[in-house]
Amino acid sequence: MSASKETEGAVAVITIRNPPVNALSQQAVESILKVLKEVQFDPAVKAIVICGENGKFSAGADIRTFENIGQKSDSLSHFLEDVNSMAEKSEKPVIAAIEGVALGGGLELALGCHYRVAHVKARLGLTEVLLGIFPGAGGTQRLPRLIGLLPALEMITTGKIVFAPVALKLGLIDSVTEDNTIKAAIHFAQNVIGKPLESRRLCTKPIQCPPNMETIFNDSKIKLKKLFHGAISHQLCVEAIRAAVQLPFAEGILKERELLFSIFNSEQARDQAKARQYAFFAERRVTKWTTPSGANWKSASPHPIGVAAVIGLGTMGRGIVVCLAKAQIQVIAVEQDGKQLEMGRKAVTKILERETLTMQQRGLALMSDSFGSITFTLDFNSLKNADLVIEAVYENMALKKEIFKQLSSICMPEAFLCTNTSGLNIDEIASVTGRPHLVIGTHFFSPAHIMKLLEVVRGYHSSPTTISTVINLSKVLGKIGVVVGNCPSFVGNRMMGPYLHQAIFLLEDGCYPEEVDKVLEEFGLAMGPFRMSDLVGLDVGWRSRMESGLTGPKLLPGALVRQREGKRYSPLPDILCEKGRFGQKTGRGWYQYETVGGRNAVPDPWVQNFLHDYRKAHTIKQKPTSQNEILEWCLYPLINEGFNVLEEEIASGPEDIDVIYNNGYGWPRHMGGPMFYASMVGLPKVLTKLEVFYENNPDIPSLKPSGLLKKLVKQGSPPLKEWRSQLGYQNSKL
Ligand SMILES: CCCCCCC[C@H](O)CC(=O)SCCNC(=O)CCNC(=O)[C@H](O)C(C)(C)COP(=O)([O-])OP(=O)([O-])OC[C@H]1O[C@@H](n2cnc3c(N)ncnc32)[C@H](O)[C@@H]1OP(=O)([O-])[O-]
Repeated sequence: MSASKETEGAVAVITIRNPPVNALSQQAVESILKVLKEVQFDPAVKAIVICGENGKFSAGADIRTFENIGQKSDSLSHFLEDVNSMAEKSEKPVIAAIEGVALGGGLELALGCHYRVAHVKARLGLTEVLLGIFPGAGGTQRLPRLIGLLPALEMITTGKIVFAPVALKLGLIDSVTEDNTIKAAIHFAQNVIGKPLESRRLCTKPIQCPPNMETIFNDSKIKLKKLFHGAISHQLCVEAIRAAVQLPFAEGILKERELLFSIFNSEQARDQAKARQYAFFAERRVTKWTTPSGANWKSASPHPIGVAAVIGLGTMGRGIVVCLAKAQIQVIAVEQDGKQLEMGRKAVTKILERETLTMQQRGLALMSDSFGSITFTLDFNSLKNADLVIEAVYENMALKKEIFKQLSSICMPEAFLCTNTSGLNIDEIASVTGRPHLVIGTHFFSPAHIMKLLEVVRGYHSSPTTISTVINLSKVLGKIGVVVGNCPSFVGNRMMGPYLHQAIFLLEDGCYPEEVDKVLEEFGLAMGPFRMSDLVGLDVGWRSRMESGLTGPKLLPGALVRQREGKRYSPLPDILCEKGRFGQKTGRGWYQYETVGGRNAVPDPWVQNFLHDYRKAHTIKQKPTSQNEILEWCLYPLINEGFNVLEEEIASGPEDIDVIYNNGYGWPRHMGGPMFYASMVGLPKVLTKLEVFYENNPDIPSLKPSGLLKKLVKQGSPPLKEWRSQLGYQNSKL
C-alpha cells in the first residue's frame, strides 16, 4: 500500500500501489500526499503524472474499510480532498494517466489534477451512490464545474460509468489514447510545462447553470425517488450538487462533507449504505464457488466457448442468442418449425439493431459486425459444431429428454449440454445422455439479454470443469452466475412460491391486488406480486398446476375448492385463467390494461367485484390488514423458504440467495437481499412472527419456521457472515 515516484526527464510519475484495484485506503492516500509534497519541492520536476499500478488508475476509496464507518469516514474524506486540493493548487501541471478504472475517489483524484489522459478502454464514474454514500472528496463540487450541471447530475445521482470516448465528448478528459497511457501522459505533460494553470483549476471555475435550476433539482429528486424506491443517498447527491451551484467552492466542500456525515448519523441511511456495500461484496463472494468434494473456482479450469448453440427461439431463446452474440460468440440458433425460426430471426435482428443504436448513443464503437455471427437453422445436425448447447424450449420434461437424447448423439463428445429450465430436475434430463458430467442448468431470467442473473444449477454428476465453464461464460456475457443445487424450482423460484401463495391468500382474506402491490413496491421491489404475475402470464402457473393435478381435468373428484391434500389452496388464479384473464398478454389479469400486451396496470372494478362475490360465496370474513402486516405476510414466508434452502444446502450461503434476489427478482439493493433484510429486522422477530402465523394457519406448511432459523435464534442470532459456518454440508446438493 504505497505510492512511489520515478522521474522521466522533467516529469515525475507517481504510481499508486494497492492491489488489486489501487483502492484509496487512508494509508495509500497518506503515501500519495507525501510523494506529491516531495515533488512539489523538487526543482528538477516541472510536471507530475499520477497513475495506478497494473493498468488500473484507482477504484476509489477502500470499501473494505467502510465496515466501521462513522468518524473515520470524515478523516478519509479529509485526506483525500487534501490530495486533490494539493494537486489542484500545484504550480506544476499535474496530469492523471487513467488506465482501467477511475471510479469514485479515483475519479475525484483525477478531477483534482489539471489534465486527464485516458486509455480508450478506461471506465470513469462517480459510483459512490451505488454503495449508499456519495462522492465525499470534492466530486460533487468539481464534476459540475467541469462538465456542466446536467451531465454531472446524471452521473453522480445514478453512479453511471462512462467509457473514455464518451468522457472525452463530455469534456471529462482531455485526451484519449490507444497506446501506452503513461507514455502518452508524460508526452502530454511535457507539452504543457510552463502553460498557465489557472483555468485548469476546477475550484476556481464557475458552474454554467440553466435558468430553471430549482425545477431541475426538484424533478431530479422526484425521478430518483421513483427509480431507486426511497434510497436516501440518491436524494443527498442532489443536495450536494445544489450546494455546488449555490455556494463558493470551499463552502461547497464543507457542505458535501456535512451531507456525507448525515448518512452515518441516520440509522436508515446507514443501514441502506451497509446493505449496498454488503451486496457489492456478496456479488464477488458468489464467484468463489466450491463443491463438497473440494473442487472450487481456483482448482477447476474453464473451457473457452467459441461456438454456442441455442435450441428454441421463444422469448428466452431469443434473449440468450442476443447475449451470446453481443459477447462475440458465434451462435447456431436452432428451431424445429420454419415459421418460428423466421419469427425468431426477425426478433433477434430487431433486438440487436436496438442494442447497436444504444451502444452508439453511448459513444461506443460497437457496430453490428462486432457481434458474433448467428446461423439460424432447422438442421439439428449443425449442432455438431457447438462447444456448448443451451436448450431453451418450453417446460416439458418429455420434450427436454428427447432433445438431450439427440444432443448426446449429435454433439462433439466434449460439448457441454445446458438446459434453461426454470425448475425441472437436471439429473433426470442428464440421465438420457451419455455424458451427465457435462450437463448443467443455466437458468436465465427474462429478458435474457438484460437481466444480470444466471442461476447455474449443478446436477449430481455435473463436473467442476462444467461448472467453471458456465460460470466463466456468465462473466463473458456480463452476468453474475450463482451456483445452486438441484431441487424443484431451484432457489429463486422456489422462494417465490410461498410469497405468491401468501399474496393470493391476502386477496381471499380481504385485500385487493393494487393494495398488496403498493406495499411491496413502496418497500422497494421493482414490481408487486400481482403486477409481476400479469407480466409473466397467469397461464404459465395454471398450466403447471393442471399438469400436476391441482386443478383442471386431472383434479381428483371430490377435492375441496380451497384445499389440496389438507393444505390451504386458493383457486383464484385458476378462475381468472378459466375466464381468459392471463395478464398483460390478454389485456386483463389481476389488473386491466389499455390494450392487449399493454403495460399500464389499472385496478379493475371487475376484479374487485369478483373478489367480493368470491368471499361472500365462501363465507370468508374480510379482515383488515395493515400495510406492515401485508409486508410481513408476504416477505417472511419468502425468507423462511430461504432458510430452508440453506438448511437443505441448495445454496452455499445467504449471500448467494441475496445476489439471486438483487439481480433476478428486482429486490431493492438498499435492502441488501431477503436474507440480509432478515438479519436487519432481527431473526428473533422473524421467527416469532412465523410462529404466530403458523399457529393460526397450520394448513399453510410454508409458514412453519425453518429449523435453521430456529437454530440461529437459539444461538443468539449470530451476524449473517457467520451463518455459513452453521451449515453442515453433509448432504449438500451443491
Ligand atoms: C465511507 C466514507 C468515504 C469517505 C471518502 C469518500 C471518497 C469517495 O468519494 C468514496 C469512494 O470512492 S467509494 C468507492 C467507489 N468505487 C467503486 O464503487 C468501485 C467499486 N469496484 C468496482 O466497481 C469493481 O470492483 C471494478 C470495476 C473496480 C473491478 O471490477 P472487476 O475487474 O470485475 O473485479 P472485482 O472482482 O469487482 O474486484 C477485484 C477485487 O477488488 C476488490 N475491490 C474492488 N473495488 C474495491 C474498492 N473500491 N475497495 C476495496 N476493494 C475493492 C473486490 O472486492 C475484489 O476483491 P476480491 O477479494 O478479489 O474479491
